[in-house]
Amino acid sequence: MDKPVGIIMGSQSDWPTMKDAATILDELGVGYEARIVSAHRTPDRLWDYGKTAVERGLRVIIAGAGGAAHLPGMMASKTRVPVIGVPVQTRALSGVDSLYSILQMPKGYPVATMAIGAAGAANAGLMAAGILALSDPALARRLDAWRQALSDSIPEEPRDD
Ligand SMILES: Nc1c(C(=O)O)ncn1[C@@H]1O[C@H](COP(=O)(O)O)[C@@H](O)[C@H]1O
Repeated sequence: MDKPVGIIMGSQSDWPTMKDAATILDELGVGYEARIVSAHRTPDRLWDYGKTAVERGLRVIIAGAGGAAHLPGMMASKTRVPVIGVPVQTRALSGVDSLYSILQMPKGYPVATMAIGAAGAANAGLMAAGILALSDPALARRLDAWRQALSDSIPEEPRDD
């Protein structure tokens, strides 16, 4: 299977959050690779990853990080492959630190920033699938079916638990 999506994260500790992006891509039959890449701790790895992203066939990068979350923005500065940022929740500041670090990019180097935490990671998977579906009719049908199934699962009336 092709791997058009790169899921990168600043630390192993981000994986419990970022695997929700991977789960969505699995459900939709989208190939991906998952890697630990840190702007702070492994800057050479980040550099190589960004430099080779286009030639390796990556079409979307999902980048998750917490705290001083520079990874998504630095990756966006290194490659024109669209970067979707996921702010990982932190203990000290609840992920608002991650959110602001990812969101406030200077003009010229955008990062499409999702919500904090696992829901943001899942939405990053859906966003990546939506981008790829623009040029992949079979994936577009799978994504439409996924969305319909979610909609169908929502009850009309609330129940007493
Ligand atoms: N924000 C970054 C970057 C980066 O942006 O390059 N590299 C690691 N980190 C973050 O540090 C947090 C704590 O990491 P550890 O749990 O390894 O101490 C993680 O959420 C990671 O994303």
